[in-house]
Amino acid sequence: MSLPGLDLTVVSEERSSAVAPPSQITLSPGTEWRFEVAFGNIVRVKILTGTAELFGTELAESQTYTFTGTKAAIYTWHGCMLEISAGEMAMTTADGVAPTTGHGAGGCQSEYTAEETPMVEYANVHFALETMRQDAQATGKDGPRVLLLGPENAGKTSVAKILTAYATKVGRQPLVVNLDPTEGMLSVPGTLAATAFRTMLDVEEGWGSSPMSGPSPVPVKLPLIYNYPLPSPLDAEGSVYRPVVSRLALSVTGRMAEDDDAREAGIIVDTPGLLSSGKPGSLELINHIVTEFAITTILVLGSERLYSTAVKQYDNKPSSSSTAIAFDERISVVKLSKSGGCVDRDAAFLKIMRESQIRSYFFGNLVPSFTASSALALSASSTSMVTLSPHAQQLDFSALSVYNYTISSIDDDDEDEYDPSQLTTGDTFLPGGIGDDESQQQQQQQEQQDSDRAAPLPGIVGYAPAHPAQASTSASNVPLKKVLPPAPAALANTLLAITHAPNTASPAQVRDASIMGFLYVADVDPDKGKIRVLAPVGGRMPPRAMIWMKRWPGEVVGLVG
Ligand SMILES: Nc1ncnc2c1ncn2[C@@H]1O[C@H](COP(=O)(O)OP(=O)(O)OP(=O)(O)O)[C@@H](O)[C@H]1O
Repeated sequence: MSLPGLDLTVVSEERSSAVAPPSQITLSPGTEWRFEVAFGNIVRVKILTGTAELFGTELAESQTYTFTGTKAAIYTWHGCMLEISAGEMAMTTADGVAPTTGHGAGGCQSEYTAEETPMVEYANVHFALETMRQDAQATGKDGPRVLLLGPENAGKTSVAKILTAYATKVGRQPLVVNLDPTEGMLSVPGTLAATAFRTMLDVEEGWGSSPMSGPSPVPVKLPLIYNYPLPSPLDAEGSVYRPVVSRLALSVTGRMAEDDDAREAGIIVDTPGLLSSGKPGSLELINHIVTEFAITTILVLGSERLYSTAVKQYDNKPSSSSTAIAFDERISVVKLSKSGGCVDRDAAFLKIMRESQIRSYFFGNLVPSFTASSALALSASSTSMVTLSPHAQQLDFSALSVYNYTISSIDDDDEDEYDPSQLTTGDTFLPGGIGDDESQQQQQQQEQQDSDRAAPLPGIVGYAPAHPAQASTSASNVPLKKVLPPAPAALANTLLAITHAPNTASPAQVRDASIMGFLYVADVDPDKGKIRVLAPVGGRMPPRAMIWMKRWPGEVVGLVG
């Protein structure tokens, strides 16, 4: 039976009563407890004695942490005792499937204690980076710029979290860059982001939360976000990915130039596993990232072949930083062990994870499809659960300026939407992608607005004109075209990224603009020319250009009933 409007199925007596009793786990020094919790299932963890950390972030004593849809490890340097208990279980997960309780402690799908971990190796990397930061402090040069490479599920993001957590613990403020569009960092998937981490990471949420997710007990982070609505960096031979990476790198290096704390702490860049797959074009993209972020340290996880290639290509070569010669700054390539705890995440798990990231952007991080009573029980016992109330509104599609990335091989069906006036010929010839006086005025206005703006997504640097050198080469063929009315039916159940660029901006300006926030299109009414959208905040829609995230993360069904 399902409850009308709530899309819930009624839980059976057996399932509701099948709650595992709390168990205690004692960890000796240098060991970790690895656990997996299914989506919809909830496991609570509390530290009773000793100290422990999750991917580098220390667990607070007597705080109960709640995990759902998690695969992680709790490591202890000095030994500890944990209490694991089962939480209320959701009736259905985001994809409408009833979650299954595992047979492990607290209902974990899988859990065990591991004695062999690479944590000492990772800690040594942190200390080496710390020495480089002290050097940067003393000499005035830039701190380490670290690039993490390795195949999918090699533990790159986990190592990035560990290094970030250790850096913030000793008072550093590293800039963390996520170049993986399949998983958002403090954002939804389909974005590349950079954030200055000044405060601790969130044990339950991974990277933590940004202000767009509402109030949080752990200080929020302020990400700078760019849109990349394609699943793979290699799509269109990297021609869409490269300029977005350059734009992000420009903002990050700009922030380092302005902020001594960020300059000394340096950058940690996490990459998608696909870049390390050896597929055609992937090494060129790695090279692009190494150059744009002036990388000094390459950490390779879980691939001997990639390590060997990286050593040949980069080890002991000067970095691309402008101060590389003055400071004799050279790149070092380091091989790191992959943790035995790294688990392969199948396509179904990753899909639910993406949907849950999107859901929490609009609705907060309550586990979806809960009964009112279980939701209340959950929020009462866990301080980090936040429920948000997104605003629904109808928009006149013809008044919006919506752009879509088109890639010829897979976009032939979009050809009739093509509007040649959107690709001004002037983009080709003048620096900054500015083709005429009007565009120049728009750009100046935009810069003025950006400097005046109390940044809704404050971050490293907000919207800025494209770097002249890169824009002159890349703006000519920006594969962004305006979606003209009538509103296509395929808009339903997809996301729109609202850029900081004005709605009269050129495609190059739209591509180079950072993101203000996201809309979810619930319905399309082609007869009336209206779309019904869900927005995280109410009020008038800003007159900004939007990018349709049609291809990635694509259709997200069932966000609204
Ligand atoms: N020591 C560990 N114990 C248990 N789980 C772990 C451990 N290290 C990593 N994991 C889990 O393994 C999975 C893969 O790790 P991670 O996301 O860090 O890999 P990745 O290389 O960044 O993957 P991708 O390139 O696909 O994004 C994640 O769910 C992560 O939480």
